[in-house]
Amino acid sequence: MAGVSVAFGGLVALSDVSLEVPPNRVLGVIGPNGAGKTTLFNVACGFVRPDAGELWWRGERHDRLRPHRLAGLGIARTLQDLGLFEHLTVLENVMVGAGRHARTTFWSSLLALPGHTREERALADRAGAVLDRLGIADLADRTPAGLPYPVRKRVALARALVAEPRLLLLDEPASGLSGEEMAEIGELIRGLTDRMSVMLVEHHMDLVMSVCDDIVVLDFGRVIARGRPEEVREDPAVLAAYLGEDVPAEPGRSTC
Ligand SMILES: Nc1ncnc2c1ncn2[C@@H]1O[C@H](COP(=O)(O)OP(=O)(O)OP(=O)(O)O)[C@@H](O)[C@H]1O
Repeated sequence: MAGVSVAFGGLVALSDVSLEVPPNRVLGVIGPNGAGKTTLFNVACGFVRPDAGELWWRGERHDRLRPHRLAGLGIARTLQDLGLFEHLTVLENVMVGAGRHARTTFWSSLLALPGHTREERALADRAGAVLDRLGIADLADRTPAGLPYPVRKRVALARALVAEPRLLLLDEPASGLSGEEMAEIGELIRGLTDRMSVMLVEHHMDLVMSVCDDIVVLDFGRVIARGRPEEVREDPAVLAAYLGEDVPAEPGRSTC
């Protein structure tokens, strides 16, 4: 994105923000409370339309990103509100994420329409493989209701990954996780970079510093620093922005 600005009424949430997620890299977006992180994530997902600036994806300009078109563009996301279907199994939840064509297959199978079986099986295999990669294959036949929050987060991640995106957008992947779970999710994210780019918006410095190749720091809607984790960590503007902030390095559990 280039020169993106967003205002809510008189309040400027993003001002002239430019950033790029290079192929096969992890970009972290951090900043104190109210810095504009969620707004930026929502712009990238098409939930918020910028008042100014340009959105580019794979050499093409997109004046209007729409959430339901993301999958078709090769972009997947997870949200803090995980949005799982409680009455479908974990496997079915993941299958739902497989993009427009596959979704047709999935729904046609639910409606028992003819001609779906082979595609359906292939999709179930793909979904199963992603669950396996995320270490939750044994839960494929469970419904998400009653599963612990960190596991539910993995199901949501699996649903994003089954579409085999080129860009994965993660909203606060560490929220609600213990230190150990956070380290595991960090490793999982790093392991994705052979196939895709990742942009994550995150509060927890530990995860951002250990997982990201590049970091963009927002404060009051502006980019105040960018660079490698070790550069950003020492940046005086970043230290000043976080002064007085409760930087959650050792998170406790919280709700979604
Ligand atoms: N829909 C909205 N309507 C009005 N103001 C909004 C809206 N969304 C965000 N804001 C304001 O825009 C600014 C940036 O908010 P945003 O949620 O993007 O920041 P953030 O960095 O994600 O904050 P946090 O870390 O607290 O979630 C804040 O001042 C916020 O109050």
